Amino acid sequence: MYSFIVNPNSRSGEGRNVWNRLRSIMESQGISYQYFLTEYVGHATVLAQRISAAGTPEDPVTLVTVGGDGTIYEVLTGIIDLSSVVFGFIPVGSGNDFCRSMGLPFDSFEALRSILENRRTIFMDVPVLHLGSHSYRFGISAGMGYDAAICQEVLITPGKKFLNRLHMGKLIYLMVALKQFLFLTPSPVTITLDRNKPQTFSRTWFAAVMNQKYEGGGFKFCPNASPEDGLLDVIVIEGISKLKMLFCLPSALWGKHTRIRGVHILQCRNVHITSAHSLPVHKDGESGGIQREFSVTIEKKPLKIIMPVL
Ligand SMILES: Nc1ncnc2c1ncn2[C@@H]1O[C@H](COP(=O)(O)OP(=O)(O)OP(=O)(O)O)[C@@H](O)[C@H]1O
Repeated sequence: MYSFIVNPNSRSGEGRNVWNRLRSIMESQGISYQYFLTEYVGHATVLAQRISAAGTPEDPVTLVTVGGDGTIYEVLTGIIDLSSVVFGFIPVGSGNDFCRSMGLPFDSFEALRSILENRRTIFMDVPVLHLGSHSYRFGISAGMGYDAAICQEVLITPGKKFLNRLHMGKLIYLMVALKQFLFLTPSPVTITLDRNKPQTFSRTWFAAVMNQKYEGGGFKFCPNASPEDGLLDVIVIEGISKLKMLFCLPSALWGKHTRIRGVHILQCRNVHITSAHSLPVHKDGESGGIQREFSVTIEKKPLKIIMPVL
């Protein structure tokens, strides 16, 4: 039996249409499944909690998320015991960094096929973002500064819905990225890796903790990140002029930014990040508010993920 958590609101309502087509495929094949549509922000966490309670390490539940990257962190956060779940993902979002990094199909129907075949699985590290008194698991990345400022503004920009309908969702990210670029002031940020000596970076554009290679809808910020290595990759971009950033960011689409002075890529098992000023924070592209600090650890148990056949 498959349990689906579906965000009908993903890609500005396209999630519902995609789900209806996926359902008819499963009905025609006599697949046994149950599904739950998310009704509000945070609902996927509640649903994942309820569904995962039925699994055990010996007899795990197959929990499939249908939505965008932002639904992943909600579902991961709700799972009670990671070893009681086998996780599948069917993309309907606009960013697709989870699929891009993990090598999962971008096409929803192909993704369903590989989940139903269930012929290959891997174990993925699951990082935990500690923000004030709250903890959130995430699948892709959590960041502070420029990347989070873009995510937060896109979430409240009315144009996103309209452009998503025209399959031009990325345009809104580009417009907001340019606006934030003009107005953002880099801030001093202090990073402590594995409880070692803190390092301070003076004029930091952003610091992101990555479980995957890509964030921001295709930026290969940490080309060597692997969700299977038990490590977090941390990228810090600091001390770079606006003019240099104009070259740095596009080069990150191909992972070529790593040679630029001011781009630092670090690895660790846990990290604490503090900023001199309050800055926007994101978790898998969703808002984590305006914060001065956060830390990230990795869950002891990894999560089994259904992958396509090689
Ligand atoms: N019924 C709903 N109404 C409004 N928002 C919802 C609903 N269900 C889920 N959400 C919220 O939608 C947000 C974004 O969803 P998601 O990331 O899946 O789609 P997306 O933004 O279209 O994709 P991407 O992040 O890849 O661009 C999540 O924070 C989630 O809490």
